[in-house]
Amino acid sequence: MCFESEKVVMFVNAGGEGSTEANCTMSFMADSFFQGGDAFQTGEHIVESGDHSLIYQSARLGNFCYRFNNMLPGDYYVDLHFVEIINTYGPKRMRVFNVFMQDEKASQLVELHYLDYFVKSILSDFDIFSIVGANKPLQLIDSRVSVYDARTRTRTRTRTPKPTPGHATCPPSVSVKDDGLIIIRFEGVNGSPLVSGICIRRAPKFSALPVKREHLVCKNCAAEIEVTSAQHKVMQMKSTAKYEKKIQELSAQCQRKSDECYQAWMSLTAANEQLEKVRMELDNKLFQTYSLDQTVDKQAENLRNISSKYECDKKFWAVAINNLQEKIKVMKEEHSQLLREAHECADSIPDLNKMVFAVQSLVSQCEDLKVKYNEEHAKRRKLYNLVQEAKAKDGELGILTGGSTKKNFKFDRVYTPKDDQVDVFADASPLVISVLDGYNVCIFAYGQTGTGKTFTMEGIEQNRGVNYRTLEELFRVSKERSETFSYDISVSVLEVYNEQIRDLLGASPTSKKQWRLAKTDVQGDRLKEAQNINRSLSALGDVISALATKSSHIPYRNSKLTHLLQDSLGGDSKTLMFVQISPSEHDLSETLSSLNFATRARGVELCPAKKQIDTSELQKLKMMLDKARQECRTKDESL
Ligand SMILES: Nc1ncnc2c1ncn2[C@@H]1O[C@H](COP(=O)(O)OP(=O)(O)OP(=O)(O)O)[C@@H](O)[C@H]1O
Repeated sequence: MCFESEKVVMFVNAGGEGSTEANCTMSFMADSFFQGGDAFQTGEHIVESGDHSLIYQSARLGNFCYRFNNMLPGDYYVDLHFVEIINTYGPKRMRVFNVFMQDEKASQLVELHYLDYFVKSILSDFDIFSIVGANKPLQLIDSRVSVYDARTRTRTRTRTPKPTPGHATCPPSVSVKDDGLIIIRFEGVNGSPLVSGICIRRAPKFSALPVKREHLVCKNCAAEIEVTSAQHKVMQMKSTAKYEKKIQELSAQCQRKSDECYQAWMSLTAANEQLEKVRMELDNKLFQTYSLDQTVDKQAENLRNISSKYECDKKFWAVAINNLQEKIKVMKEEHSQLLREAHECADSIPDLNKMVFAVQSLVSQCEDLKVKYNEEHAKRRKLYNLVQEAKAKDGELGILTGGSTKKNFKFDRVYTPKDDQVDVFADASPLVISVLDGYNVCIFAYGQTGTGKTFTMEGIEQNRGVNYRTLEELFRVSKERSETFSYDISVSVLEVYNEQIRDLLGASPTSKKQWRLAKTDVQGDRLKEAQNINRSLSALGDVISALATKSSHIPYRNSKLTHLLQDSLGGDSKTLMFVQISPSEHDLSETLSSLNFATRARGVELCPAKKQIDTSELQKLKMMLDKARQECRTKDESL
């Protein structure tokens, strides 16, 4: 026999596009001739993809078939190219399928009793992953197919296909019909079949060598034996019958083996399934055991913790019980001691009653003494006032008014240059005690400018005047009386300027400054200032005159000064006036004026001073002070 050289008729890139290999040795057709299935493509790297790496990036998937028509009569090789590009992690038997070639034609030929000559399936139970794994090509080459020419009706021959790499059972496939068709059908057993490439090559033709029918060659001796054509025909029939019988036997044997294999496979599958179930159960049990172990460990740990805590608590409570027992013992002793003392107390109750009676009588005595003390105290204050009045009858002052004319003035006390601040305050201090006894007291200085009013009242830092000494005396006496009396002492410093009252302690530093500027910067205001001073002094003089003449109306409201001093001038108050005069001859008229004023003032007979138990006077003063503060605030705001 001889063969024609093989030639590629077409190479279909299943599921992919048409292309040509880089070295131009092979051109691939775009996927065509198929019926059914879907195209699938991948970007995965295909290992060991050999010469035709392009075709393994795609596949046709599903139950499908390829029908190549218009093929020229003759023999063809069909190569199938597979690769598992979908179930890349397996497992095995996820994709199992059969491939049939020309089976359609074969089924048609069944009626013609030619079935013996055709084997439909070229691949059965084909599992790519089981053979080569994922992303690795599997080629089935040289499936020989013949296309029958209707005119010659020559029966084709087949060749067993060989798969590379790995193995695949590939019985020969052949089809005889005059339609020029090659049919390749893919059918799934488990999952969907897939194919990546189909290559159809022209197979060399079998050429029948001329055999002389009348001459046969002996197998043993190679001698040529001449037979008649009838004999030859009989021999051929015998031989055919013999082979047919043998084929039948082998077919039956093959069928039995296939059945046995199938049974074995099925039982193996069942056993595997059973094994898998058992394995899963075992895994579950192991997991449960592991969980139980962990739970037991945790509980053991908890138990240990609880035990140790219990031991600690036990010790703690033992100590606590001991302590309590000790305490109970001590308390019992104390209890018995208290019982003894209670008995003693009960025994001493009569004595105690006597003592209570004695204390009560002492308390009533004390109350009597208190009443007597208050009476005595009131008497003492009266006597004190009388002593003060009796003291004030000493001073006499003579003023030369011109030539030998002399005018005499009488005052309670006349101070000479020898008398210092201590001497002056010695006469004022009894009034301080009167303040603490509850009287309204007014001490003021009067006199010509520059004669020493400020010196007398304020003094200098090294030699304090009446104001400071009065405060010292107030605090000293209130401290002395602290066991019997409690005093609240508050101080207000007010300025009466241009008929306006100003609270010097309450005003802010800024407004004080503005106030001073307002007073000094404006020249025209000097006159107004002098007029107001005169008005205040005049009003003070009028008040004193009215008091001296016991007038029914005392004009306190004529000036802010007299208004402010209303509660301290006259009525039930005690008033002390210092008059300062100048020793200079030039100031004579001013001196005489001051002394006359003082004489008038001295003539004022005030009512016997009354103790100011009623606080209404104080309330009035407070109200005036508040009013003055309000005026100051308004002034500040307007400035
Ligand atoms: N008894 C005194 N001993 C020593 N210095 C005195 C005495 N009296 C007044 N002076 C001094 O005389 C000066 C004037 O006295 P002072 O300022 O007290 O007078 P004034 O009557 O308050 O004056 P004005 O009415 O103008 O305010 C001051 O320097 C003061 O220290």
